[in-house]
Amino acid sequence: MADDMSPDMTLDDYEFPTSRLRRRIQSEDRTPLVLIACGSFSPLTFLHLRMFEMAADYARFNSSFEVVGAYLSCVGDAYKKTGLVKAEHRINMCSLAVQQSSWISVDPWEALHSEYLETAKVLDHFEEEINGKLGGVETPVGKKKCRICLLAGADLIQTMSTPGVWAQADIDYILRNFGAFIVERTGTDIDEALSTLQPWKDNIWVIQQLVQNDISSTKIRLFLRRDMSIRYLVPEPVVAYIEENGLYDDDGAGSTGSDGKGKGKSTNAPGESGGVASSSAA
Ligand SMILES: Nc1ncnc2c1ncn2[C@@H]1O[C@H](COP(=O)(O)OP(=O)(O)OP(=O)(O)O)[C@@H](O)[C@H]1O
Ligand SMILES: NC(=O)c1ccc[n+]([C@@H]2O[C@H](COP(=O)(O)O)[C@@H](O)[C@H]2O)c1
Repeated sequence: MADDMSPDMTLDDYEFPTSRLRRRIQSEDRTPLVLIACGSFSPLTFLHLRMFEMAADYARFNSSFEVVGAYLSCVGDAYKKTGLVKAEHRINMCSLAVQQSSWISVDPWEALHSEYLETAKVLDHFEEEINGKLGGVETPVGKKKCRICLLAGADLIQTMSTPGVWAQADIDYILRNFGAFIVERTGTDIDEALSTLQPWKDNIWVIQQLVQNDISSTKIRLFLRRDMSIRYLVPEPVVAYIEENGLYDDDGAGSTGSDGKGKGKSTNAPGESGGVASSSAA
């Protein structure tokens, strides 16, 4: 079951999603790890999901961590970025996308805030929920605190070297107390991105993309504006959701401050190429 967000949900109704968080590990030696991917997810793509799988493999083969859970945390509506549709839609798309996953959850807490929340505060929230309130996870030698880590693409980490984007205190706080799993990204020089982050290098793990995937939400939005197919680039239920809700139309339907409805113009299946004749059109 996905951890859906109803349109009327407020912080008062909020409960931390735990159904996919593993509460026990078998190994005494490994440190339980929870991965947190923060971002816009407008819309979520297959690469966003692949990041978790890549990180889990990396952790298993190259570290003493054992992944016990993972969360997508969407930025709220106050994050005024181009192409951002309402948080409610982004959370619903993420929830649909993880329906088939046994270990990736969607946490609406960040997006339920009307004000922008810095990533350090979001990670603090996970620390509090998982280690504070739940007390970590069971192991053969008693309860252990989980390591909470940011999971991000190299472009996000590069913004940490861009003046004015992150407060230096936040960078220090995040990389000292939590750490980051970084997925390489085409177009970002990873060495350059990490050059100013050397003081925290022991808390940064770089994951190579063995199958390079240069997909981005920007490209998906561009394809949609051009009425091109996005099928097999984003999960099928997300394709259908975008179509049904008329998201990413030229007129910005579904974006923050608009309430777009389905455009319903295509005779093809949702998200499918308009260049394919429909069987009923003969
Ligand atoms: N192709 C990719 N390779 C590596 N990391 C990626 C890729 N696509 C997204 N990410 C990472 O996923 C996280 C969430 O990203 P975000 O929602 O901004 O997606 P995006 O595709 O970069 O969006 P946009 O195109 O709107 O900027 C970020 O840490 C980002 O670096
Ligand atoms: N100061 C901060 O905490 C800070 C700065 C820039 C980006 N971020 C986060 O990084 C992510 C970036 O997402 P986008 O790549 O979609 O812009 C978001 O989750 C955003 O909140 C945080």
